Amino acid sequence: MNKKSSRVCGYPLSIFFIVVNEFCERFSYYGMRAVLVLYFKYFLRWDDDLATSIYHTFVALCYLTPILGAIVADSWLGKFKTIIYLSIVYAIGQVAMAVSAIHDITDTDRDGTPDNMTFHVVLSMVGLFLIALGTGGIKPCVAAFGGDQFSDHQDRQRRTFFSVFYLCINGGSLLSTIITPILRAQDCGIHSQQKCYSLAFGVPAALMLVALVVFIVGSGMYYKAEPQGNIMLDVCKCIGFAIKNRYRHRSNQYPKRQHWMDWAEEKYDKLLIAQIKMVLKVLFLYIPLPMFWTLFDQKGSRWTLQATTMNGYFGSLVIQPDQMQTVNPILILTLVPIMDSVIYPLINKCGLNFTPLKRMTVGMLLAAIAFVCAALVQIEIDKTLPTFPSTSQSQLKLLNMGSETVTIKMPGNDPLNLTAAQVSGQINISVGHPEVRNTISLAKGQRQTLLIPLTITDEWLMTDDITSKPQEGNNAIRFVNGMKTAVNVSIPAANFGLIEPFSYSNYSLIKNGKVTFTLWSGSQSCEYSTDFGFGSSYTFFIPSTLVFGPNCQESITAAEDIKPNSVHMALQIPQYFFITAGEVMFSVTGLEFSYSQAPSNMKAVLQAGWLFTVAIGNFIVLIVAELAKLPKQWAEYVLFASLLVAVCFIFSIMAYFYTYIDPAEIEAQFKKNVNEDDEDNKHKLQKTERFYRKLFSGGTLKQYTA
Ligand SMILES: CC(C)C[C@H](NC(=O)[C@H](C)N)C(=O)N[C@@H](C)C(=O)O
Repeated sequence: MNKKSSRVCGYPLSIFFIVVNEFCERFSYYGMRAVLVLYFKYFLRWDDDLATSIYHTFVALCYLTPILGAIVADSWLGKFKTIIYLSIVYAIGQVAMAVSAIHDITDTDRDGTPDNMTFHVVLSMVGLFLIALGTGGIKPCVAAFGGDQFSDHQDRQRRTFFSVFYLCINGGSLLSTIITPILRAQDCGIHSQQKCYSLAFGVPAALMLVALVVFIVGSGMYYKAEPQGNIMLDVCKCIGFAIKNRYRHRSNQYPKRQHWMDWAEEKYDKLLIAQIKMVLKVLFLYIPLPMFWTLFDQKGSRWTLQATTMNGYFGSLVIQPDQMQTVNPILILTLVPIMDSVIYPLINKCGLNFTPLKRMTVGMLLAAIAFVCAALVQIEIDKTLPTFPSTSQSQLKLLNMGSETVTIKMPGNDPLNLTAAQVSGQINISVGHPEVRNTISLAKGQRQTLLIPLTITDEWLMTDDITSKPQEGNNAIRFVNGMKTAVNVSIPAANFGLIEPFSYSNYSLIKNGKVTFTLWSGSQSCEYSTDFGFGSSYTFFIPSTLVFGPNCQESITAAEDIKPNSVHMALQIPQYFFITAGEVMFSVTGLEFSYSQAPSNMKAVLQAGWLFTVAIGNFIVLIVAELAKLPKQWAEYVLFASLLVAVCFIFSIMAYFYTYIDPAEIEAQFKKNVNEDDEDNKHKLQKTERFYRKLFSGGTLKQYTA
């Protein structure tokens, strides 16, 4: 093996390009993924459930395609070419996503919303498919390709490389989850303004191109191992043969064998069969694992949607809902060293044998606790959400535009919440002294405001009010003009237009922060300033008594139609803490366990199996959410937490019966036995060794997690 690339401090220079490539690729992937669910909800106008479903289908695809990538790399193109070709596919996918988010392409009426949504949906789905193919396909190649750059005696350097590699994954994720939410929160557009999802996808696309270029630049320095044949295919063939052979010999006349895999002995080497048995033992243990990922990956979907209903003010800093995902890589970078250097050694000192499987069990429990925290936060949020009328109810608000007190008498005791029976007819409202009787009709499923005029004998006016929380943390604002003259209201970002006397404006969406409204009547003006949070709705009433002057702060009445989000986003930190502590215990330990228990030539098979559990976990989100259809989000969180606790219980029983092995020792034993055997067996050993040499690549992966 010639691995003589230039060296810096004992490290091959080539790994610099691989590490930078990984950083840019992870930036690209996590940056795009951070804003994805909000793109579905606010750009493509999908509801929460559809957005969550497509998000998890995409993540599942990303973790299914590694099997494809491993097969292509091992049996056809080799790792280097596979990384190049699939990175191109990946970059095209990212560019397609960025283009799909340019609303101007189909916004023919220039109102800021796309007119041909099909175009945007189709292009983004094609983009996501290409990204899943690219990111998943290169996944099993990049780390192993990095490991390949080291010679056999460079164990220490290889270990350092994989630590840096892991830091790059989380460093890329950390930076991108800070940056892309800021980009998507900007307004941009050619003819009309929209949230800048195109830039939020465009920057990850650019980073993927950088990743590709960096990888190509290093081309001359890499050690490129030839494709060695696909071990996964060989394993499948051997298992297939064992099953077929067992079926052929199902009659009682054939003596039973110790293990069903022993039925492959007629055709396959005993060592290979023993190795497959080891792999199957670990794969069996994997069966309950997808449930962990089911909860883990909801950070990017349900939890981000939850954050949109929360208050993101951290002092003077405003945190976007999708930026909360940053907490995960920050905690990873903090917790991994703490766990390794403090917690685990302390547990050891206490004489407790905290085995990998026990750590994974605790990791699962921590994820379940995270979801209980999410449920508690949701309950708090639900308390602050307005109760909108159902389809059989109406809600009414009254606004006295006059300067005198009016006494309102309404039938029934609860004028603002009317049930179907009360709504079906006309509601009579009597106003006393002088008594005026008026009949108004309430619209089902609507919130309305009745504007009682200055002179109550004049015509009464009904307005339709907003019936859902304003989206993307905006505030829905309107003005009611109670003056006898028309008033123009404006702010730099919006113009409410000329509001006629005894009339009202449409709602305008306004961002959080301090806003100063300027009111004009003829040549007179005054200013009204107020602070907005997230997701509120207000009706500002301009009374007939308003005196124009330098300010009209005291005269204008603000009626709160929808409260601003009041539950603070910081309340999500405990759930992020528990899920990330769970990730460290479960994911980091799980990888290490998989590699330590896998035979030397089948580490890649177990890597693919491990990633496959992530894919299944994401499919489970779809299935459970679809089947359960719980009306309350907190109940869905509790359901997921309970499912994980149940699965964790099963896993702990399976783990209890699992006996740890040392694959290297077993393999050595096999070789020793064969050595002591006859010539025929020696021949078999030579075949096995050739097989080993042909497929050797796993040692590098072992170091990855060591
Ligand atoms: C544990 C996750 C499924 C994968 C891992 N993610 C993290 O470390 C986050 C940022 N804390 C990750 O991205 N792994 C790489 C190897 C990958 O999936 O390509």
